[in-house]
Amino acid sequence: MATATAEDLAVRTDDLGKTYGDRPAVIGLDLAVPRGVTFGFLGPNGAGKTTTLSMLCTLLRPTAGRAFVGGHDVVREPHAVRERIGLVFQETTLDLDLTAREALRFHAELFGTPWRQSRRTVAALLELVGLTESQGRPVREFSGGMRRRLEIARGLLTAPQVLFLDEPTTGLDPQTRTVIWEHLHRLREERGITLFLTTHHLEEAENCDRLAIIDNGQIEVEGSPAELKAEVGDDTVVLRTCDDAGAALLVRERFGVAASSGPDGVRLSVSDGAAFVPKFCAEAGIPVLSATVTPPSLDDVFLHHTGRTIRTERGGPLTVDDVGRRR
Ligand SMILES: Nc1ncnc2c1ncn2[C@@H]1O[C@H](COP(=O)(O)OP(=O)(O)OP(=O)(O)O)[C@@H](O)[C@H]1O
Repeated sequence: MATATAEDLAVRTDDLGKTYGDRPAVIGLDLAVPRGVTFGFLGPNGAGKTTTLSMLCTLLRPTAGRAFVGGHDVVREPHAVRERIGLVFQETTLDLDLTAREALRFHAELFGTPWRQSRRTVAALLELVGLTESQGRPVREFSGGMRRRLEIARGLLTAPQVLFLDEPTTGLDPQTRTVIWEHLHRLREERGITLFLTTHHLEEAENCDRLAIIDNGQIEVEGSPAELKAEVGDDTVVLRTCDDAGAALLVRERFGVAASSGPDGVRLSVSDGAAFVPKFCAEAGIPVLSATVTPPSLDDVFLHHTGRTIRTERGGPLTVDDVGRRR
């Protein structure tokens, strides 16, 4: 059970659960998300991220526990919750025939915003997401990144306290992801709102102040990206030498560190890989052809807590390019 009161927090859940038929999708979720942070819900496909987000946005009724957004109960006070949130869906829901400005004006009207005010709001939001220049063009002509920025602007029309984003940069190329994140960071700084996003991209997760790793409907661990990586601990060192089997033996006997020799070389884990490598080179007497030191990544954190590596939609493990290896 979270200790802060629901009113102090942007999002709080107490033992929240959702079962589809007899199949549990989210189990015993306890979350306490402070106001004004970027909170990431990181997990593989089918982990329960969208189900959680849908419950928090009042689109899906929980089958167990309670959830509060901005201090309001999502089941008992759905209108109060809806007044305080914005939502950016995973799939695009834009009318492609409208211009960017028309799309926002149309939605502002749906929300009942007076015409004069809506003109000002829409202009400010287009500016915020860098679409002022393109506001008169039909959405059909927009790139994936521009469409996503427009959807983010649309999610902000009601001046929400919490903006929920379901996989905000999935399907976008790495450069476009970076641009979207520049806008999200700016949005956070300028408006101080809480961003609550789901993702299975490690690169995206690195942008969050706090992360909860979810797998099979349950939270495995929660903390800042730096805390989570520090907890996992050691650097991985891979050495290629002229005699890998002999080098592995030396690492074990002289340095007291477990090491295995495989097709990619000698692999070992130490707390400070950058200090270990020169020491090994000086003492080994075996020529070292190459050495790679890799600090723990969020994928290592995921592996550590779930025993599996997080996977992309393509079904394979994330590559270094996917991960971006940002630390
Ligand atoms: N309407 C539904 N009816 C039955 N089962 C569902 C329904 N929606 C989701 N599920 C199941 O619940 C589990 C969690 O799904 P959910 O969509 O929340 O995962 P996710 O983490 O958002 O995955 P993704 O990254 O693919 O969107 C999955 O096993 C999924 O098959």
